[in-house]
Amino acid sequence: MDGSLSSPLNPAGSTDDSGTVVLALPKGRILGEVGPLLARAGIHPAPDYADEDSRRLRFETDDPALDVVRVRPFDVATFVAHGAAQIGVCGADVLMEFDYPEIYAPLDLGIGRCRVSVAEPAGTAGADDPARWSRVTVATKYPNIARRHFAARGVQAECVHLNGAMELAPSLGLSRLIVDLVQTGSTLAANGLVETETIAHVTSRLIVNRTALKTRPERIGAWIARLRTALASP
Ligand SMILES: Nc1ncnc2c1ncn2[C@@H]1O[C@H](COP(=O)(O)OP(=O)(O)OP(=O)(O)O)[C@@H](O)[C@H]1O
Ligand SMILES: O=P(O)(O)OC[C@H]1O[C@H](OP(=O)(O)OP(=O)(O)O)[C@H](O)[C@@H]1O
Repeated sequence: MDGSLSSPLNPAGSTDDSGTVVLALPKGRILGEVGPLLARAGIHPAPDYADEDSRRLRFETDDPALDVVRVRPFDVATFVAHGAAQIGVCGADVLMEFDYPEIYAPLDLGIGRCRVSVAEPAGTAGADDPARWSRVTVATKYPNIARRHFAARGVQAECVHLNGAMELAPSLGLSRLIVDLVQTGSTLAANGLVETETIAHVTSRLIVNRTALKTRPERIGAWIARLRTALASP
């Protein structure tokens, strides 16, 4: 990523005028798992932060120096990388895909457990030797992860970028393989696919804007410490 993250749009990853620290949380499945951890860390956002029907996007907490914003999971990393939010909660899958140098991920939160995997139709799995492919078509929300994975063995991945329903792609002729998240495997099974390789195991991480941590070490460091303590407590 270029140096534009810390300047000139948002010098030093600064906050809004009030100096409030902004915590970016992903809407969707992770939000429910984050709630108890926040409570253990003594962070109590306005109750409607967890109500996905609420049209509000920014929520105050019981600490006037901390606000929560609720954004799409991939966008948490973008907000934090640009210093628009100073801390956030983000899946390791998103960090792997974008590899933002401005993001520091000090804590594994142990939630949102799943894996990034390669899958293909049960009927073709094992039909030929992937080591002999020179190229392969892949439908995925993770083109960088997919390309890196196949490039490491000399195979060129031609990626079709989808935002969801990857599992449909092979049967509709869009790709031979998919690279997607798998947890129970039920989505793959329901669509006639089998997992052929695990690329990475995934959990959600606490992420921090590096510049914000450098310029406001006490404030940001204190939030990291509180979340670390909360993780260690039952
Ligand atoms: N099946 C799963 N089991 C456990 N964790 C998952 C699973 N699917 C996704 N995750 C984790 O949760 C994060 C958010 O996934 P989620 O499915 O809520 O977002 P999404 O629906 O892809 O987002 P968007 O609304 O932007 O399309 C992922 O980045 C990943 O870290
Ligand atoms: O192995 P499983 O337990 O079946 O979970 C895997 C599914 O979960 C995720 O989708 P999600 O439910 O978030 O839907 P979306 O990608 O369409 O948002 C992922 O993209 C898979 O489709």
